[in-house]
Amino acid sequence: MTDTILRLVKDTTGSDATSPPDTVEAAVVEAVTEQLAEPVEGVIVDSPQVTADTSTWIGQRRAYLADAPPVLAPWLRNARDLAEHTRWTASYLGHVSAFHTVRAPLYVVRLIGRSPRGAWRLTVRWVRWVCDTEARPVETAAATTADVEAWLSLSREKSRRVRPRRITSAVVAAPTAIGATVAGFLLPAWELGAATGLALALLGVAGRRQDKPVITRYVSVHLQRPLNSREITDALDAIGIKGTPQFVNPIQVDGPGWLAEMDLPRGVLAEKLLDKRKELAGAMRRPLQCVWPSVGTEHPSRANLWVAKTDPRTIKRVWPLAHDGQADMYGEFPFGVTPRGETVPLSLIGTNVLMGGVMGSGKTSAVLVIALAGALDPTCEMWVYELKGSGDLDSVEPICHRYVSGDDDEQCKATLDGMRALEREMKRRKKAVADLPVEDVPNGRKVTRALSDKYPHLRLHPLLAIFDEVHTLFEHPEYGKPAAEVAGRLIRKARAYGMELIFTTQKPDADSIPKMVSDNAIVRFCLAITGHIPNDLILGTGMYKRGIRANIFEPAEGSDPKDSGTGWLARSAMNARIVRAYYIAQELARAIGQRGLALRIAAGTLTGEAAGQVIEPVDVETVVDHLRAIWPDGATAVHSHRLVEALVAYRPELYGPWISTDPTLTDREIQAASSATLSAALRPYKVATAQITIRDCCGGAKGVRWTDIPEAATDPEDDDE
Ligand SMILES: Nc1ncnc2c1ncn2[C@@H]1O[C@H](COP(=O)(O)OP(=O)(O)OP(=O)(O)O)[C@@H](O)[C@H]1O
Repeated sequence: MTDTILRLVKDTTGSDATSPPDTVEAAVVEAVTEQLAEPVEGVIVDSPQVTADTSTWIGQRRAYLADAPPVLAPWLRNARDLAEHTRWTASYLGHVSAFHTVRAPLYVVRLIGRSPRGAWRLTVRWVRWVCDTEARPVETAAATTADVEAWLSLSREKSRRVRPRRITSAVVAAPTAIGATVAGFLLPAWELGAATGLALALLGVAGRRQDKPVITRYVSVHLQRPLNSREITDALDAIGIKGTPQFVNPIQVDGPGWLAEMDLPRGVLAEKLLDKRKELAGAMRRPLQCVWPSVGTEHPSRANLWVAKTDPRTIKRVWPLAHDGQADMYGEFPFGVTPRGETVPLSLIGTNVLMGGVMGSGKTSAVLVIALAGALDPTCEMWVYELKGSGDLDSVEPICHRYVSGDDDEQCKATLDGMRALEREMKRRKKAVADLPVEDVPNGRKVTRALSDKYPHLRLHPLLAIFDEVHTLFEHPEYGKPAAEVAGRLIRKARAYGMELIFTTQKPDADSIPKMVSDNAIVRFCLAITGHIPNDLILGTGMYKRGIRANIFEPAEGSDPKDSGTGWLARSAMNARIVRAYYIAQELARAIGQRGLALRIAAGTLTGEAAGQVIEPVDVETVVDHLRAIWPDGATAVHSHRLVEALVAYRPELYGPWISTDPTLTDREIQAASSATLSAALRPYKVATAQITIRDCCGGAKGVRWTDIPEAATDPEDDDE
C-alpha cells in the first residue's frame, strides 16, 4: 500500500517520493499511511467506508459519483475563499523565494565544494564514452573463446564508433581550451572569477549527492498527524491500559484539533489518563502541550482526548489589551486561552481569587495579567503587595495607591497594615451602602458600576488588592496570625463592596494558606502542583477526585516554558476549565503600566502613593487597649470619670470630645456624662461598668473593674458578621 501512496504522492507533487524521509512528501506519506491503516476491531471510527452495490453499471457509477470530487474546488466558487487562497499562495511563494534567495550564496559555495567530485564523474564518463568501454566485456568474451571472426567484427565496429567520438572530443576540447586560455588573458578579473565560479558550480551540479541536498529544505516539525483510533489504542497499550477502547463517536475535528470520545476498557478509570498524560503524549509521539485528556461526564470510564493540530507553544498569543483599549474591573477582561485557543474572560466583581502553583508554574505571569487589567481601568484603585521581592509587578507601581515589594519583616508588617486598612475601607463602604435607599440596591446591598457612578462622593470605585506569594506573610511568626484573621474576614465580605482580592501562593498547604481563605475563595486558578492535597486546597475539596487535577501540568524547566501559565480555572467542579494565562513580557508590561498612568492622570484618579501621599499605618488599638495602657498599677477598680480624664490626656484627639465643655453643667454633671460615654463605648466589648465605692477617691460612682477588661479585644463589628 505504501508503494501505491508513494506513486500517488509522486504523481501529485511531481517530486521524488523515494527521497529520504526528511521531506515534506515523506511526512505526507506517513500521515496518509496512518490514516489508511486498517481500523481496529469494533466500531469504525476513522473514516466511513463506502459500502455500495457495485455489481451493476448504475451501482458502479453511483459509487463513482459518491466519491467524485466537485467539478470546481469549493474555494474556486467563492470569491472570498479564492482571494484568500490567492493571497496565501502569493505570500507562500514570496516566502519560499526570499528563503532561497537569501541562501543562494550558500548554495553556490556548496556546489563549488562539490565541483571536484563533478569533474571526476564527468571525466570518467567521458573517457568511458571515448573508449567505448561498454563493449569491452563482449570483446573479452570473443577473445577468450578465440572466435577470430567475431573479434574482428567487433573490433571494426568499435573503430567505427570510437573514431567520430575522438574527433568530436578534439573539436570540443581544443576550442574550449584555447577559449579558456584567451579568456584568462583578456577578461577582467571579476568576469573571469564569475565565469570560473559558474563553471565550477556547473561541475558541482554533476557532483551532487542524494544524501546531502544543496538546497536547504524546511520541514515543519509542528505539523501534527491526524488522530486515529489505532494511534490511541497503541498508545493506551503502551502506557499499560490493556484492551480495546470503545469509541463512542467518530474521531472528529474539534476547533484546532481532534477529539476522541471513548469508553476505556472495563475496570479502567478515565482519571488514569490524567495521571499519565505525559506518558500518553510520549506514546503518541506528540508534544505534551498537544495532548489533553479529560474525564467524561457519563461514567468514570468515559474519557475525552483532545489533541491539538499545532503545538500551542508555537502560536504567539498577544493579550488583546496589550496595545490599546481599556479594562472595566466591574466587567470582564481577557485573562487567557483554552488549549483550543478560545479566549477566556475573567470577571472579578463580587469574587475573590486564590491562585497556587509550584515554582515556575507561572503564577506571577498570571497575576500580572490581572494587575495590568486593573491598571487599564482608570477608576480602579490598586493595592499591590508583591512578597516575593522579585520586582515582577513593578510595572504597575507608578499607579498603585499602595505598592510593597519584598519579603522581609518590614514588608510583612506593611502588608498586615494594608490588610487592616482594607478592612477599614470595607467597613466604610459597607456603611455607605447600608445607608442607600433600597431602590438603588434592588439586588441586595452590593456595589455595582451603576451605583459607583451614581454616587461618586461615596467612593465605591473598584479596588483591586493583590497579595502575591502571600504565604510569606501567613508564615511570619509575629504578623502571620493577625494577618490570617484579617484576611479571613476580608475574603468573606469585601467582595460585596467592589473590593477584589487576589491571593497567590507557591506553598499551597494548611500552614501557608489559612483555612478561612482557602474555604472562601470563589475563583480558583491552580497551576502546576504536586499531589492531591495542594490540588484540593487551591481548587476546593473533592476536585482531585472529580478529575480536576493540576498535577497534569508541568512547570517551566530552564528556557522551556512547558505548561507554565496553564492551570485549572474553576468556580466549581461543573465550572472548571484548563486555561493558559496570557504571557506579557516585562517590557510590554511596563508600557501597559505607563498607559495606565496616563489614563489615571487624564481622569484625575491617581491616589495614595501614586499621588505622592504617605500612607500611615492603620491604628488598630481599641478603647480597651487604651484602658489597659493607662490603668494604674495594682488598682482593682477605677471610677469612670477618672478613666475618661486619663484617656483624654493619653489621646486628646480621640477622647477630648468625651468631656463636655457646656458651661451650664456642674462638675458632677460633667463627670456623670463622661462616665456614661465610657460605659457606652465599652458595651460592644462586653466590658461592664458598675457602681463602685473607692474610699481614697470620691466615694461611690460608676467605675470599671480590672478583672472585667479582656486582654485582647476584637472589633465588635468583626463579631457581628
Ligand atoms: N502564560 C505563559 N506562557 C508562556 N510562558 C510562560 C507563561 N507564564 C510563565 N511562563 C514562563 O515561565 C517562567 C516562570 O513563570 P513565573 O515567574 O510567572 O512563575 P512563578 O510560578 O511565579 O515562579 P516562582 O514561584 O519561581 O516565582 C517565566 O519566566 C516564563 O518564561
